[in-house]
Amino acid sequence: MSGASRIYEKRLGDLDGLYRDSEAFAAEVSQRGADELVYVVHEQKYDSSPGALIIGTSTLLPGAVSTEFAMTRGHLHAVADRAELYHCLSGHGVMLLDTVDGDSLAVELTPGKAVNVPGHWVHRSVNVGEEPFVTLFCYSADAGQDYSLIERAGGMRTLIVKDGEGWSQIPNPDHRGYETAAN
Ligand SMILES: O=P(O)(O)OC[C@H]1O[C@H](O)[C@H](O)[C@@H](O)[C@@H]1O
Ligand SMILES: [Fe+2]
Repeated sequence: MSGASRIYEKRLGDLDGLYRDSEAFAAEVSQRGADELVYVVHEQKYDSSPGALIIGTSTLLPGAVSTEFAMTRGHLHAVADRAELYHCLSGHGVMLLDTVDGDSLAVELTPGKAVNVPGHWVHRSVNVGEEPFVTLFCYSADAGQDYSLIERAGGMRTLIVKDGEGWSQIPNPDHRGYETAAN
C-alpha cells in the first residue's frame, strides 16, 4: 500500500518524568544508557482526511523502573472522540484506560486479544511480560495525540506495578484528577 510511512522511536532518555521514582529512573539511565530503545512504532497512513485510517505496529520492550513496568507516554486523542483498535500480536501487556470523568480500566492483552478503545479515553500500553509486547493498531488519520493532559494530571489514575512474578494495579498517589488538569 502506498502512502507516508513513519518510524517513531522513544528511548530511555526521552522519558524523563514518566515514571514516579525519579531516582530509580536516573539509575536506569546511567546503567542502561539514555539511548536504550524503549518502544518503536511503525505506522502507515495514505491520507490525512477524517475518514482515513492510520495502521501500524507498536513494539514496547520489556523492562521496569523500580516497580513500574515499561510503558508508553500515553495520550488522549487531540480530536478526543476518535477511537482506536489495538490487537495483540505477541507478548503480554496491559492497556491502561482512563476517562476524564473518573472511569478507569486495565485490559490485559495476550496474543489474539484485542481492545476497542472508544473515543474520549486516555490510553497507554504497559509491558508486563518478559518479551516485546507487540500490538497492531488502527485509528483515524485525523486523531492526533494530546500528551499534556496526562502530564498536567500527574500521570494516569492507576499504576501497573510488579507483584511477585506477576503484575497488579494500584492507585497513583500523584494523580491530581483530569478535571483539574483540564482547567
Ligand atoms: O504516542 P505514545 O503514547 O508515545 O505511544 C506510542 C504509540 O502508541 C500507539 O501505538 C499509537 O497508535 C501510536 O499512534 C502512538 O504514537
Ligand atoms: Fe492513540
